[in-house]
Amino acid sequence: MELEAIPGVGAKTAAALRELDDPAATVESGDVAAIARAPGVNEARAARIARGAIRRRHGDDGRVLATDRARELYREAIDLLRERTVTDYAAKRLETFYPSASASRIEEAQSFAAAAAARDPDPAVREALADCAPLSDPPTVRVRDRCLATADAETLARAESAVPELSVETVEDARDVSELGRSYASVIVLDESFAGLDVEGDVVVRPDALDSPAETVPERLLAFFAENRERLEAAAAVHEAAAAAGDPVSEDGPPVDLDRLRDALSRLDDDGTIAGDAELDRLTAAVDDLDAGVSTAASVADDRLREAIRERDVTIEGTDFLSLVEQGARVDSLLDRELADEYDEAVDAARDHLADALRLEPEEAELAERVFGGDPSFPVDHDESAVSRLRTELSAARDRRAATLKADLASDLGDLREPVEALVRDALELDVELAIARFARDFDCTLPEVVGPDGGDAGDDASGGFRIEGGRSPLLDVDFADAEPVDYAVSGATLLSGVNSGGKTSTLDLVALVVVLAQMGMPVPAESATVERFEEVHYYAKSQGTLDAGAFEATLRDFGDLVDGADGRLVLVDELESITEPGASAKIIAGILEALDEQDATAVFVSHLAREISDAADFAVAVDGIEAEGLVDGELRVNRSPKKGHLARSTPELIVEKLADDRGGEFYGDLLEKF
Ligand SMILES: Nc1ncnc2c1ncn2[C@@H]1O[C@H](COP(=O)(O)OP(=O)(O)OP(=O)(O)O)[C@@H](O)[C@H]1O
Repeated sequence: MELEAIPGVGAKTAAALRELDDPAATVESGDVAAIARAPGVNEARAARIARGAIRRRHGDDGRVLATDRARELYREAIDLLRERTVTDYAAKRLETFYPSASASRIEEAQSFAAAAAARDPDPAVREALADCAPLSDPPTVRVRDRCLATADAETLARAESAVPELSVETVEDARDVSELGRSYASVIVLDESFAGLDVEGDVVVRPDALDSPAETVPERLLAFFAENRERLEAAAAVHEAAAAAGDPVSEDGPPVDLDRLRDALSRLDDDGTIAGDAELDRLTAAVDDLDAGVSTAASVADDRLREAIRERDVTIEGTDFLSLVEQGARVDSLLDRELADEYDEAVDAARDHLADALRLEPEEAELAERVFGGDPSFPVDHDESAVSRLRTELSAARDRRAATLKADLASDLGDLREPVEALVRDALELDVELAIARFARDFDCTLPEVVGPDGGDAGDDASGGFRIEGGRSPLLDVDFADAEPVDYAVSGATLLSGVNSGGKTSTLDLVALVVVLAQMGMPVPAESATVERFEEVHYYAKSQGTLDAGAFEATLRDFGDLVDGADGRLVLVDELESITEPGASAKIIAGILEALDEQDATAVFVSHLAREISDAADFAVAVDGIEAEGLVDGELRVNRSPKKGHLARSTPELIVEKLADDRGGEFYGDLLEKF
């Protein structure tokens, strides 16, 4: 796939995406976290790219959200969903759901949402999700005791990019390789031509070394798992919590044996080194404590000897005494002769102490013995070159042990590398699903029917539009529990009249929200809903007061473009009359409605001028009304569901009627008749 063919992906982004392992598949997968691993691509951008790929797959180049208010409604819908996520990942991933005009896209999203809505949002799973995050790639580890060697320039370039952890050295012949063998603990020669090479040290010829980086640099895998330990443990906990709640992440169980994963992780330290191996710990401690061990062992011997000397009467022969006095000889020279046994015992004690302190194995202890036992002296001397040999042996044993363990662990982890990607992705996707499930539960949602422009039973005359039953808007300024259900269906161009504060604006919001959610493939807050698959949703909020001439002209031009546009539009307009004086407004709105009616658009115009607009229109404008059932204690009691074919009485009319009833008299009666 041409990455540049994805809407919103330019040459620079495409280049960044090409750094991914399998760019096309990753972008197509919609896995926002995986896309965000491309350099310089953050999760918000990744969500846009994933959305672009979805659009491309469905040949969906339309823009359903055609006005600012429509876009605002989408943001509010997304926010309601996002508020119900636990992880950042899920919040970003939800952004890949957008209102689409493509039947296949809506179907695809609906089948995801249907499965999601059936999930059980268990609190324990939410808790486990708190530590969940996408896997991350650790910075490249530099391994300094191993190198690659080649005589070929091309192989060198390939090696440098495939295995940036190791130095790649150029060699011409066996002598060069042998020299490398002296500078590095191990050397991997990449050229077949060196096969059969016989040089000293840990030198191997492995022409396939670049194909199996896990073997060549086990450190890479170890660093990856060490870096992601907490994320992996969290993902494992999510899978377990979901299974315990009776709603497993996947029917087939986790993609990884979780015990095996935990066992492997327990063998790994946070810095990517091996943990929990007693022998490696012993060797590491022995190397680290060697100098301290030698010096305490020497003190042990000194103490012994001091004690022995203190308890002995030493007879010094005259010649000895003379050489001590005249030739400046040291008293040590007497040790050998006078205190030989005591000295030997002291040396034995030092050797035992050293072997014990460093927990040396018998063959190592043999080397350690040579540290003490040279010419008798007091304080007891040690042999620095023997210490150094012991250090070399112990370090080599430690490194060998670590290398074997690393290779073993890397081979175990190698099998888990792919499946853990799925383990984490599935846990994070569960968060997306649970957010949809919670949204559906919190707002008593149902999956709507989204029908083709002409094939619908939405609306009254079965020619498209929308039908909402028991719709309750989560966007109201009252608690959702207090939202009164609204039934409303429209096809064609309709005026919506109603008392002040009857809920006209709220009805437009509900319609827009239901349509936007439906075309996102999401459940909608209603008992049932059928909506036409609209190409565009134009929602105009109420303007704040009369517009000046320039702004008025601009608004008219907007509507000029609107009535000139494509089929399959939903147009929601709130009190357009406020843009200019009432008389002119009624004529303008009538004209717009006429044009929209001719195009079979679905339109709801909220207006207080319904009668004037009907009078000004050249066709029979449908008028619906939100009726006040009356005034109770000075408060309007409203039936929130618009009544079809009904011009609702206005608030002033209701008040006049009330006064006429309460007070009687000619004045109020005459006033009432004028309505
Ligand atoms: N379905 C509903 N359930 C509960 N309360 C509602 C509902 N619809 C509207 N309301 C309440 O009525 C108030 C007024 O609603 P809204 O602004 O939609 O009325 P309106 O008819 O557009 O008013 P105006 O004529 O002033 O423009 C809302 O703020 C909300 O508190």
